[in-house]
Amino acid sequence: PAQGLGPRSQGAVQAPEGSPASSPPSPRGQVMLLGDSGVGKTCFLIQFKDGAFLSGTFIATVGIDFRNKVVTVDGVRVKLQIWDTAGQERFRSVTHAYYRDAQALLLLYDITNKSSFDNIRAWLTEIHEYAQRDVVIMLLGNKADVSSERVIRSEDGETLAREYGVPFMETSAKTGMNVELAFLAIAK
Ligand SMILES: Nc1nc2c(ncn2[C@@H]2O[C@H](COP(=O)(O)OP(=O)(O)OP(=O)(O)O)[C@@H](O)[C@H]2O)c(=O)[nH]1
Repeated sequence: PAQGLGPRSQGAVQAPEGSPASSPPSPRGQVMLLGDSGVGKTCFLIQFKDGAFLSGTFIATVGIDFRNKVVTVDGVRVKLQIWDTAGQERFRSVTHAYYRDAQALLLLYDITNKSSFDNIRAWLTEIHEYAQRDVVIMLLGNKADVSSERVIRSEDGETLAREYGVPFMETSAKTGMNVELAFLAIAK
């Protein structure tokens, strides 16, 4: 299995001897959100962090932004530092610089937008170029709540994910469907 961000990961901080069992230092994990502009990366992060959905005007991320959240995986607290990247092409050189520090990547497309799905191959090529070799990747088909405008079938996502040997799920940053599950899966 791919190496995760959990307690067994490389670089995980072990509790020093004699420290109270109730408050071991948390291992840390850096997670990056990637995918075309507008697929919902910022909304996905806000839903995970605050349990809220930002509807209305779409404000594209400029460069890169991050938020921290502590999750509990198999009883162990893992501090996630989550980097929200700009999907727009003009910020690519900025975001490339952060790839190598990431231990996990959530790669999103929008199930209502075919080009965001078609671009996943190009994203995976970039990932292989700039990220760590053992980086944990998960493919997410976001906006699963908008079934009326769906153009990418769930099976298409599954097939692509299988081709690259990465796990896959459909999500909704609006309803919160599978948002926490995706972060917990990569934090393992
Ligand atoms: N219905 C629905 N709309 C969503 C969902 N996620 C995001 N949106 C909408 O999609 C638009 C783009 O969302 P963002 O989160 O800003 O997209 P982004 O991927 O961060 O875009 P960049 O910052 O340019 O890379 C916004 O209008 C959101 O309200 C979702 O799961 N369902």
